[in-house]
This record gives sequence, structure tokens and C-alpha cells, in this order.
Amino acid sequence: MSIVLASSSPRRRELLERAGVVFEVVVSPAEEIHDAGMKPHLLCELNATLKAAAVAETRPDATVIGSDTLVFIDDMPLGKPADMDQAREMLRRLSGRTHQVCTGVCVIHPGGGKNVFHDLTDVTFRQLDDATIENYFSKVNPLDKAGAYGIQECGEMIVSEISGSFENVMGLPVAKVVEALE
Ligand SMILES: Cc1cn([C@H]2C[C@H](O)[C@@H](COP(=O)(O)OP(=O)(O)OP(=O)(O)O)O2)c(=O)[nH]c1=O
Repeated sequence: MSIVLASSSPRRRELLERAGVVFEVVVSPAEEIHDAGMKPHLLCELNATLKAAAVAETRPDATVIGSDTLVFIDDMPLGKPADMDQAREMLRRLSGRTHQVCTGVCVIHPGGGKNVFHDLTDVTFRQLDDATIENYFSKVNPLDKAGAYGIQECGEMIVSEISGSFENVMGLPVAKVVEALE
């Protein structure tokens, strides 16, 4: 059975490799939907499904994995920041508080059967002053990451506590994905 990861994210690739899964990567051409009116976990699942379905169309022989990660606080989703000002704004908003990271996953099997699910992790941030935020951005590029941070890159500078799966925050709840592949 061939497995395709429908993602451009190097973090997702690394997580799936580490789990011992053999797969190819095909970047999905699907456009993400950003609808702030939708419940965040449904939005993640929908975007994961759009990403997987666009690749499954061209690879009906394969099992295709699509995923989408959103950070949200007070039910407001934060995707990837458009620029550095928006990135600063996002970290100021997350400072000193607990937020949720949701990764939606869609696994489409040959024949069209689907597993769609999500995982949630609570992440608590330290109090961040502007100097700490600038220092963090001098080490980590926030622009390709939901919520403008990467827990796997100098996470200790900004995160004080997490409750739930670390891999889910990085972009893929690997244990649940492996279960869906079995
Ligand atoms: C919160 C958080 C997000 N991220 C990353 C994971 C995802 O790559 C990205 C969220 O954007 P996504 O739109 O979920 O994914 P992507 O555009 O990078 O890749 P693709 O759609 O092709 O699968 O943020 C981290 O690496 N660390 C973190 O701590």
C-alpha cells in the first residue's frame, strides 16, 4: 500500500518519518478556508479534508494524509501571520495565557473511505515583553507557523506548560495518524 503525505510542511514529514512510516510527499494544491465563524476543530478538519481530497484525486491508488493546524484563543483562530507586525500581535495576544492548538487530520483510503479527526493540546505561554518577542523572532521564523511560533524551535523561551500531545502542536498527532493507517 502506498502512503502519501499531502503536505509541504517539513515538520509533518519529520514526525511521520520518526514514526517509521514509509511515504511519499505530494504538496496539495487545495486552498485553505479561513472562516472565523466556524468552530476551530471543524475548520481544521475541513481544511485537512480539502488538502487530502485534492491529492487523492490524482492518487486513487494511495492512502493520502492531509492535515491542518490552527492556534486559537477565546475561540478565535490564528493561522499563519501575514507579516512580522501580525506575528508580534499574535505573540502579544498569547502572552501569559493558555491557548489551544488544534490539528485536524483526514486520511483517505484507496476506494474513498475516510478517517477524519482532530487532536487538541493546551499550551500556556510565559509573560512575554516586547524584547523577548524580538529576541524570539531573531531565532525563529514565525511566518510559516500557525500562531507565529514553533514549539519545537526555542519553545522554552515562550512556553511554560503544555497539556496534551507535543507532536500535535508541531503539526501532526502522529499516534492517532498511525492508528488510522492500520
Ligand atoms: C503552533 C505550531 C505550528 N507549527 C506549524 C505546523 C504547520 O506547518 C503550520 C500550520 O500551517 P498549516 O496550514 O497547518 O500547514 P502548512 O501550510 O505548513 O503545510 P500544508 O498545508 O502543506 O500541510 O504551523 C509548528 O511548526 N510549530 C508550532 O508550535
